[in-house]
Order: sequence, then C-alpha cells, then structure tokens
Amino acid sequence: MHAVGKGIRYSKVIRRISINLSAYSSTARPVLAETAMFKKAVNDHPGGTTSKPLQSNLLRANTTVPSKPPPLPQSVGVKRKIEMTNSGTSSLGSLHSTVYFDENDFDDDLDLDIDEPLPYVPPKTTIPKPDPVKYPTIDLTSDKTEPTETVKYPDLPPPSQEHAPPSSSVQLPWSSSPPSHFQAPPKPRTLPWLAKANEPAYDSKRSVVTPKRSKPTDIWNKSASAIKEEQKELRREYKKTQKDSMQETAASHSKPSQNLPTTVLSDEQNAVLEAVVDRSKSIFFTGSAGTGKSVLMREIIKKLRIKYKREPDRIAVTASTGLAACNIGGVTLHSFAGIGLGKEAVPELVKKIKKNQKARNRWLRTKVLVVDEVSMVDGDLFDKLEEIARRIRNNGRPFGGIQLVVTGDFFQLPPVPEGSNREAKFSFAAATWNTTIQHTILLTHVFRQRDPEFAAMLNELRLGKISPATVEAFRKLARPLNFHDELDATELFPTRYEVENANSARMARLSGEMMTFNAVDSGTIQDPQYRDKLLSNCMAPPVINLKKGAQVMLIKNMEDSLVNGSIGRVVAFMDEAKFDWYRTNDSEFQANGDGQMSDDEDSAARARKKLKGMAYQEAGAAPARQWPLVCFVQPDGTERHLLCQPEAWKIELPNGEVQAQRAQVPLILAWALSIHKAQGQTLQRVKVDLNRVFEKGQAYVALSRATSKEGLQVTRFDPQKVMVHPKVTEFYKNLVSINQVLNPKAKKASASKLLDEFDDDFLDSL
Ligand SMILES: Nc1ncnc2c1ncn2[C@@H]1O[C@H](COP(=O)(O)OP(=O)(O)OP(=O)(O)O)[C@@H](O)[C@H]1O
Ligand SMILES: [Mg+2]
Repeated sequence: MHAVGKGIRYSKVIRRISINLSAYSSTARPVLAETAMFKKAVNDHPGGTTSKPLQSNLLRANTTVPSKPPPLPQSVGVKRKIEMTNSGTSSLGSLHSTVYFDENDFDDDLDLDIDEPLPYVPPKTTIPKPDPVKYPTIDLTSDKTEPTETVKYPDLPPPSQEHAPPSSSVQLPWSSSPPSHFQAPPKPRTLPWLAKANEPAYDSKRSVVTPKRSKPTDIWNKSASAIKEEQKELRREYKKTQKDSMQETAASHSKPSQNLPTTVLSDEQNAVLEAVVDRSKSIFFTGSAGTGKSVLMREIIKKLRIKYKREPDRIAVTASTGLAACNIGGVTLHSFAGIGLGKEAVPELVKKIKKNQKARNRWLRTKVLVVDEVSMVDGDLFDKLEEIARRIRNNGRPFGGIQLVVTGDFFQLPPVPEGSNREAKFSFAAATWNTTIQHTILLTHVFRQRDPEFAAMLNELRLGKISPATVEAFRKLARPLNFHDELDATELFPTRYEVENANSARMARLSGEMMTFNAVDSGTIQDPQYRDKLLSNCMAPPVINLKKGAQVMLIKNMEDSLVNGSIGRVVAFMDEAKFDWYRTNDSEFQANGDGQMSDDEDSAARARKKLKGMAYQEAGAAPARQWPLVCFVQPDGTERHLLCQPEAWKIELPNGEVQAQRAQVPLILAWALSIHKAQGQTLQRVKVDLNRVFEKGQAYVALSRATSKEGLQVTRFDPQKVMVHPKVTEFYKNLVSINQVLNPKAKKASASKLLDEFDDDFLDSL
C-alpha cells in the first residue's frame, strides 16, 4: 500500500482476487436487417446525405441502366442471405446539455456523492436456454487447459435502455433544492401489450395530424387578427408535429439495433458486472485474449448508463489509445483529463484543467471512470491522474472518490515509452494502482478458441514459457492455408507501412474500375487539423478505394453473424433500389457451376422489366449513390451479402458532446492489417510472419486473433520472438485465484453465491 497524500481515507484493504468458475454459456440469435427501416435510415442518416460528392465515376455509373442486373458471384451450393447495413447511429448515450458549476459548489466533496443514483433493478426476464457450447478454460496458475465439464446458462441480461433520453431536470448549481427534487417521478410500469393497445391505430410517422385549434370560435365572427393568430398557431402546431415525427424517426434509428449481437454473459463475467454496477467497486478485470473482456466491458457500460440514466455525464468512457477509444465510443484518457500530452508536473496540469471549464466539469461530475486497454496506459500518467482527481475534486479518497472500471491484458501491447532512454512503465507499477483498484478479477474462460489444445498453445505463448512440443506444433502451422474459396488469410504486420504496401499490391492486381468513398467528418471541434488528428485514430479511413474483388473487413457490429472483424469480398457496386430488387427477387436466381448467378431467359426478362420501371421512377431525380455490395463468408461456410452504406464513428465526451464524428462505409481493406488495428479483433483466417515482430506482446496479440489452428498460418516461428516482460509475469503470478482462497467447492459456486462471498467482510478477512 502506498501513501497517496494527506487526508486520504483508506476504507478498504487492498486485495487482489481472481475468480475461476467453470460455468459459461453462449447464444446466437440471427436477426435480419429490415428493408423498410433501412430505407428510412438512408433518408435520415447523415452519411446517406453526405455533402461531399463521391467521385464522378461513381455518379456516371448511376446514369446508365444496365439491360440486366449484374450477376452476383456465389459459391456452389452455399446458402446465401442478402442484407443491408442498418444505418442506425452509434450505440452511445444521447446528448444532453452541460451544466456549469462554480468552484465553491464543490468545496465539500460530499456534494458529489449526495445524490445517489437510482438503484439498478434487473428485470426478471427468463428466456429459453440455448444449446450448450463448450469453451476451453485456462487457469493461469496451473498453465494447463482443462475442457469444461458443466455448462451453466445465466439469464439473459436485462433489455438495453442505453438510448433512454437524458433527464430534462439537471440540477441547477445555484438552487438550494435537494437533488431528489430534480428527478422526475418514476414512470408507472406497464406491460408492453397494454402499451401497444393504447397506441393510436394509425402510423404516426406517415399520417398527417390535424393541428388542434386553440379556441372554438364561430367562423363568421372572427377579426383579421384572430384569423392571423389562428393561422400562426396552425403553422406552429404543424411544425411541431413535423419535428416530433423527425425526432421519432431519429430515435428509432438511434435505438440499439434489434439485430446487434447479443451475448449471454458467463457466470464469471456476471460476477464482475454485479460487482461494478451493484456494488460500485473499483475493479480491474483481466484475462487472456478472447476471454470476453471487451464483451463484458460493453455490457458494463450499458448497465452503468441505465444506472445513471438521469445523469449520463457521471460515466466517463475512456481508453489508452484513440483506436481503442473509438471502438468503445469514448475518448482517450488524455482527452478526458484535459491535460494535452500530460508531460507537465501535477500542479501545472491542475492549473491547466482549472482554466478549462469543460475539463474541470468532467472531473467534477464523473463518478465512474471506465478505462479500456489499460496495458497501454503509462504508470506515471496513472499516478498523475490519480492526484489530479483528488486535487480538482477536493476529495482525499483514492482517485478523488471516482469508481474505476479498468480492463486490459498486460501480456498484450505495452505502453509506448516516452523517451528512448526510458523503459515503459506499466500502470500496475504506478504508486497509486493498489490504493485505487479494490479488486483484480481474472477471467478464465477462453471464448475465442474452442479447441482446448490451441488455447493451451496460445497460453504458453502468452506466458513466454513455450514447451518443445508447442514450438513443434506452431512450426507445423507454416503450411499455406487453402479454403477453396476466394478469401485469403489476413496477414498481420507490425507496421502500417508494411500493411499499406501489401494491400496496394493486391489491389493493383484487380482489373475493375476503382470506386472512391470519402468520409464525411463533423463534430463540435471546428479546427480541422485538430479534428483530423482525433479522427486519425478512427478505424474508418478518411478515404477508401475499392474494386470488385477487393478483400475487406467489416468494422462495425451489424448483427449476430455480421460483426466487426467479419471478412468478405466486394462483389458489386449498386444503389439501394437495385439492391432491393435483388433482395426481393433473390429466389429467381440460381447459382450455376462457376459461382456466377444464372441468367436464364426468364429471369433476365424479369430483370429487364423491373429495371426499366426503376429507370422511369428515377428519371429526373439525381442519380442514386452506389455502395459496395460485400459477400461475407461466415465461420460455417455460408455466405451473406451486405450493401455497405455509411455508418458513424463518434468521439464523444461524457457530457454527450460529439467532439468529432466520421461517417464512412464500414469497411477497410483486409488482405493485410496492422497488429495494432488487429488488437481486440477475432479473425477466422490469419497469417503472421513472426520474423517481423519486434515488440513484447506483439507475437501473442497477432497469433491469438485466430479462432482455430486450421485458420492460422505462422511462418518463421521462433520462440525467441515471443517476448514477455518479466514485470508482467511477476504481476500475474501474484494474482491469487479465488479458488485458492475459498474452498474448492467455490469453483462450482454460482455468480450470486460467489458475490455473497465476495463481500467486504469476507475480503477484509483475507
Ligand atoms: N459470454 C460469452 N459467450 C459467448 N461468446 C463470448 C462471450 N464473451 C465473449 N465471447 C466471444 O469471444 C470472442 C472474444 O471476446 P472479446 O473480444 O470480448 O475478448 P477479449 O478478452 O476482449 O479479447 P482481447 O484481449 O483479444 O481483446 C468474441 O468473438 C466474443 O463474441
Ligand atoms: Mg478486447
């Protein structure tokens, strides 16, 4: 334990606990994108109405109507599904206004904690349990992999209310009313079918609502001014109904898509969720690659947003790097803190923050600070932030009383050292790490690799203790991969330069016309240079050039089987109308022997007729935009077609302010990918040349992206290239498994039982 400064009240003994449960579960719920919803979304989606024109070749392509639709290549005998991207907005909380405070309002730190959030009450929903799926379990302490015997299925997490509107009654700083007066009374609960029954029978979005008249007056007895006033009122009412209907549409788009992947958390994931959300513990949860840290973090953020739904700015979502931040819809830790590069000493940084009203407010309002990919946070930065929090908040408790929810895997990429002569300092080595983090929880179930043998090989790689048998097994993976389809394994490189070279070389081999897609950037930051800098970390590039046949990766979660990391091939460029035609007429086309769509006379005639009709409809209108149609191959070999239209990426402050936003087609080239961009991804086919690897953790990050040995090619495997930092090994060695602390029966304990034993008295007694 370290002394943090005067006035710190240490309420808890520092504990490091790891949980090892053997129960887990999984579910898959494929849901298809709705055409009608999609069309509406395209009308309203900012990307769909991008002000930047696409290249002229794109527009040209739209002006001609082909005599028959272009054939869709397809493998023989595979099942096909055709989808459009759901252009719903990001899954972030909705906007709300910032409230400014006077410094004196926070002289007493109790002011910050007085308005307790509403207790989180999970709904008692039960769903049918999915078929059991087996995942390997890795116990770090034993270095051995045991296949799990029993499978438990926890209940489905409560439905998301992520996009609940913000409170309209934010507490005013000059008011003396207690905080409870500013909270809206709880809404009476109702059953969904009753709510539906009360709804008007007409479609409110389409129907024209007659505005109410203010006063019933005799029409023959009106003055000119009264008529004028009435007209004004009618216009006002009409505008209001228009606005309401627009808002309704926007809300329906910003609702988390029904199609987004849903995962049933395992018991150990649920244990962490409950400790964070219900018990407000400051927690660091870790685990090897593929143990579901990111899945869990997304669920925690969702639940915290429900817990603090009246005050969304109480949760700050951050990550160590711009890319990681962009992936969870947050900002970098630096950006949240308002410290620029953060090189100065704490007193200067505090002065800097105090001068910046917005940054100071963030520090004052935050109750929960989420930090993702903590392995890349520098230890000195962690200490600085801890002290800044105490000083700005005038609160002597660790991190100024802010609850920390931290995740990452220190065996993966380390912090970037500041100077060439200074070694990277991990955040667990920060002086204030142990005083801030109340519990460290180890996730042990590997979901990404279902083959226990492969998971064990990767675990040896992670720990840097590779047995001769494992070296041999990795060397056997040097053979080329052959899947008998048109998708290649994605090659992972340590540098961006190598990635760009590899992708451009492959692109140059394709003969088709190049289509260019420019991103549309926006946001509150007006300085274009600063905005570009922020967006440079975004997974979506400012410009993407594509050709028919290009291998691409989806960089947004669309639904259960079309997720961030899905690999596919561009098979055509088309506008929505043509795509709709394919969707509705899909059954009329049969795949023929060479993988192309058949064009027998009948269907060709039907196609010509349909397209002719479309051409008349479009006559006079601006040519529709064309988007890449991508054929994704799923793990089970089935193909799915997706028309990839722009999606949004946001860099959003806790108060909802969107600092920068990018709308772009959700694709990147995927013949090659940098290890940095691949961090966090799950890939079916991966190729790595280990000789290129130079940084600690890189080999492990690269190889652990693969889901199976069959989908992994490793060339020049050399155990010397698998570098592990000794301090990291030491840190993980000291983690005490909860099984070692509790009796062996605890291994079978349910999440709730575990949490009973996880309470403060128990932990204090350790
Ligand atoms: N409870 C779960 N049930 C089924 N699958 C899960 C569960 N949790 C995670 N997964 C799946 O396991 C894979 C890895 O999950 P995730 O990316 O969250 O792991 P991670 O620990 O963040 O890995 P990394 O350290 O590489 O970032 C994903 O395909 C995810 O969908
Ligand atoms: Mg992750």
